This record gives sequence, structure tokens and C-alpha cells, in this order.
Amino acid sequence: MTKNVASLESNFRLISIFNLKTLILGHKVSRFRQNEHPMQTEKVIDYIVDWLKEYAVNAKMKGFVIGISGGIDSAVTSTLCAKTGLELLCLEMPIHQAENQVTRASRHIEWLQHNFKNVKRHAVNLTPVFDSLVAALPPVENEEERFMSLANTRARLRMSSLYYFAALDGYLVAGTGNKVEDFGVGFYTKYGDGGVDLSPIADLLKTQVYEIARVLGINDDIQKAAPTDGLWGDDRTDEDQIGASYPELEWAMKMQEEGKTADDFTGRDKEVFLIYTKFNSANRHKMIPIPVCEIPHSLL
Ligand SMILES: NC(=O)c1ccc[n+]([C@@H]2O[C@H](COP(=O)([O-])OP(=O)(O)OC[C@H]3O[C@@H](n4cnc5c(N)ncnc54)[C@H](O)[C@@H]3O)[C@@H](O)[C@H]2O)c1
Ligand SMILES: Nc1ncnc2c1ncn2[C@@H]1O[C@H](COP(=O)(O)O)[C@@H](O)[C@H]1O
Ligand SMILES: O=P(O)(O)OP(=O)(O)O
Repeated sequence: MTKNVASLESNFRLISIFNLKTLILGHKVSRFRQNEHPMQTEKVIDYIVDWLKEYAVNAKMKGFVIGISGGIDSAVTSTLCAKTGLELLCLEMPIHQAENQVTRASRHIEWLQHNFKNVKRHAVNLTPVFDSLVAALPPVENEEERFMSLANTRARLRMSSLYYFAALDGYLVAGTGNKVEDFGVGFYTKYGDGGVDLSPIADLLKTQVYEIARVLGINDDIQKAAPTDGLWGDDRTDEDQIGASYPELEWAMKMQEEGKTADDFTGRDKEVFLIYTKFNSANRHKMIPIPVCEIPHSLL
């Protein structure tokens, strides 16, 4: 990891092929810190809003485009983008989506438009796009693996649509990943929802995202909704899939940072720690720069 980052700094060629998320992640893993004192929520909000604005202005971009799912992360991120005063385009991109998710997303955008003049919206129905892609793909033997692959395909179709509008209108694609998803369990789709231009809330734990949502006054139904990746056409939650809650995962992330091992724990603590480390190591490839085959000078 350290070696990769060092070679990244000394090799400009590599930089161009990493997405921003990978870059941030590459140096952030080593500086993970846990909140020892209460978060100064208003100051954190102002800090992120200023950061977003400064980045967009320096990049000479007009604003941001973001996918709104009806979940807490996209609700908070979009509100922080709206607070910059720059243009914000909210995209609803249902793919066989549960009705309650569609409604929550739509109500959040209405709330944003009510509070901020700089917010526009588009609904892009990706269900027929997804269905025709599935129909065009060859049959497979292992239906279960196909199911997982198609779940991630949904996230990648959304990413393509976000970048369509980013290029069309001069926007940056705002990422919605938080610290536990991005740098802990790697619970996102590589080059799907992980394919973004900047990551405003990726230094915040999920519990901190909730605290920010409360202070921002995000709709109650979103604050109460169980986190879900919404990729399966049913209402399974992230906790159902991972086997541990976000507060549990945050605890395990901290324990790993402190150098603890599974032998330090028993019972549920041990179970959670093992779940966390399993995801963390399986998804490590998402948290480091992509491997480049470096050819010895003598051969070139
Ligand atoms: N909570 C959320 O917001 C959210 C969002 C999207 C997806 N998800 C979840 O995240 C998970 C994503 O699935 P995934 O991680 O299997 O798919 P992924 O596509 O993100 O990553 C798997 C892919 O990475 C590559 N890969 C695997 N091992 C590698 C290695 N060692 N080195 C380099 N590349 C490697 C392969 O191409 C493989 O197909 C799913 O469980 C999905 O439900 C969660
Ligand atoms: N239905 C959706 N419409 C728009 N954007 C979406 C939708 N579902 C997901 N997204 C975006 O992807 C990220 C990650 O989604 P998870 O639901 O957490 O997997 C989400 O924050 C939206 O930006
Ligand atoms: O990324 P979101 O907005 O869908 O949030 P969550 O993952 O909590 O559903």
C-alpha cells in the first residue's frame, strides 16, 4: 500500500489512470482517525460546502450532478452541493426500483428545490435500458453469480448516465460514499457508484452522516430509512447483506486501526470483527491504485 502510494507520487503516468476515489483512498487508509470528541456539525457542514465550491471553481466547472436514491448518503451529499450556490442537477434513475425508494428520492428533490434556487432535476428511467442489456447478454449456467453481476451493472448504468450529464453541462459527478463503505468494507460497485469526480462525505462515518442529516433537516423518512444499495429489486438492507450494522462496522474499523486481531474478542464482537476484516480484505483491490504492469527498463 505505502509502496503503491510512493510509486504513485514518483510516476506521473500512473496518476492519470486513477480515479479520484482511489487517490483519496490511497493516502487516507493510513490516516484513519476516530471521533474522540463530538463532531462540530455546523463547522463540518460549512467546511464541506466550501471545499466543494472551491474545487468546482478551480476546476472551472459549473456545478454538480448527483444520483438521488432515497437514501441518507445521496440526500446529505446533494444538500451540501446545493448549499454551494452552484448549479446542482439531481438525477432519479430507477431500475426496477421499489416504490418507496422512488417516492423518498422524489420528495427529497422537491424539498431541495423548495429550499434552494440552484437545483434542477431529471428522471431517467433506466429499467428498459437494463432489460435490453440483460436480453442481449448470452445465457449463463450460474444464475446466482449472474444476479450479483447484474446488480453491479445497475450501478454502472447509473454512472454512465451521470457522466453523460457531467459532460453535457460542465458538471462534476458528486460521490456519495461514506468512510465505512469506501475505506472499511468496500461496499460499493467498482466503477459504478465508486466512479465519481469527488467525494465530499468520504471522511465521515455513517453515524456522522446521520448527524449531519439531522442538522440539515433532511426529510424524516430518509433519516429513518434503513441503508440499502437498492440493487436487487427488493428491499434487502445493507445490514442484511453484510451481517452487521454500520455502528458495529465502525467499531470494528477502529479496532483494526488500533491493531487488534480476532483473538482479542469473543462472542458478537468477534463475529463482527471477522465480518469486517473479511470484507476489508476481499475489497482491498478497490482501496488501492489499480495494479500496473511495470516493465523493467532493460526490456523497453
Ligand atoms: N451500500 C452501497 O451503497 C452499495 C452500492 C453498490 C454496491 N453495493 C454492494 O457492494 C458489493 C459490490 O460487489 P463486488 O464487490 O463483488 O463487485 P465489484 O464489481 O465492485 O468488484 C468486483 C470486481 O472487482 C474486480 N476484482 C476482484 N478482485 C480483484 C483483485 N484482487 N484485484 C483487482 N480487481 C479485482 C473484478 O473485476 C470483480 O468482478 C455488492 O455486495 C453490492 O450489493 C453496495
Ligand atoms: N435509483 C437511483 N436513482 C439515482 N441514483 C441512485 C439510485 N440508486 C442509487 N443511486 C446512486 O448510487 C449511490 C449508491 O447507491 P446505494 O443505494 O447506496 O447503493 C446513491 O447514493 C446514489 O447517488
Ligand atoms: O447512498 P444512499 O443515498 O442510497 O444511502 P444508503 O446507502 O444509506 O441507502
